[in-house]
Amino acid sequence: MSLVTLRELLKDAQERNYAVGAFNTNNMEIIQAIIEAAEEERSPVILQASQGGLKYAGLEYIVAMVEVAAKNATVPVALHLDHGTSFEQIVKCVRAGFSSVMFDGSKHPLEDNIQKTAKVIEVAQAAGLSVEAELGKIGGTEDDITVSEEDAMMTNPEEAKYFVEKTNVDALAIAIGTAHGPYKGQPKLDFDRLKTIRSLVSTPLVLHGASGVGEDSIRKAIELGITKINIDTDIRQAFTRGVQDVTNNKPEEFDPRKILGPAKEEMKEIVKQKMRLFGCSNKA
Ligand SMILES: O=C(CO)COP(=O)(O)O
Ligand SMILES: O=C[C@H](O)COP(=O)(O)O
Ligand SMILES: [Zn+2]
Ligand SMILES: [Zn+2]
Repeated sequence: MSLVTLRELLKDAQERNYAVGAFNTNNMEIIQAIIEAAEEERSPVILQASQGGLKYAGLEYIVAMVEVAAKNATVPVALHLDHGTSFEQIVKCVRAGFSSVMFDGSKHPLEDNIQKTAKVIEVAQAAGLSVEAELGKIGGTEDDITVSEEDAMMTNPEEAKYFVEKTNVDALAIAIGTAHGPYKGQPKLDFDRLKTIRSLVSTPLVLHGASGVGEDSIRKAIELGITKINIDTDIRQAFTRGVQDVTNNKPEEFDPRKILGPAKEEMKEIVKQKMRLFGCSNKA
């Protein structure tokens, strides 16, 4: 199957009240783990790469591997740029064959964010891609920039309404208390804020920083209108567990296939669990 757009995937998710998992990837084993999990769960899936991920693996490698995965898949697959902040990088992704991009303008004042997002939408939607934007600052680290808890700023519902009216964006990432990276304790999500945003905005809503968020909170967020959920840290930790299991127990092992293979299985299991939790299993 050829790549699909966010708009196509999230429209069905809204209609059937589930969320689609968006999983970050930086290499072949992570791509394979995610795609195999999607096939076994009969789940639509979003594979996403950040600017740092593209820098590490190479844009052409990521596109080529995901295109091969999508071609052989029997479930719908989207390839999405995560937290794009550079217009040039976004244009490169559009040209390279991505089916969706995020423009992360959350660090700009509202009107600047709107204007920059509109510029990305003009280029990306003209090429048939979907665009995700962000309003409100999510804590944690993205692109090596760390946003402290006090600087993280929850999304203002009225601003969200104004933003989507001005931009007609395909998906909106909102800040309701999550943060990128591992949590020290259980994050407390502002569900009242999510409910108010949902009452004002019909655009599909995106939850970043979802690794480590409790299952009940995830279910409630989906119930209240979240339809794309981003997972990176849980995959990184599964990868590391898999590698360390081998290197700690079989220090003599030097065949990368015997070290990365178990890591792939660990990641696949985590992704399958997330798909069941998000309700996207059996929705392909
Ligand atoms: O938001 C994310 C990617 O954009 C991932 O968040 P986590 O670090 O919680 O996995
Ligand atoms: O934004 C957070 C994602 O997990 C991507 O992180 P990264 O920029 O380290 O690749
Ligand atoms: Zn951001
Ligand atoms: Zn994110």
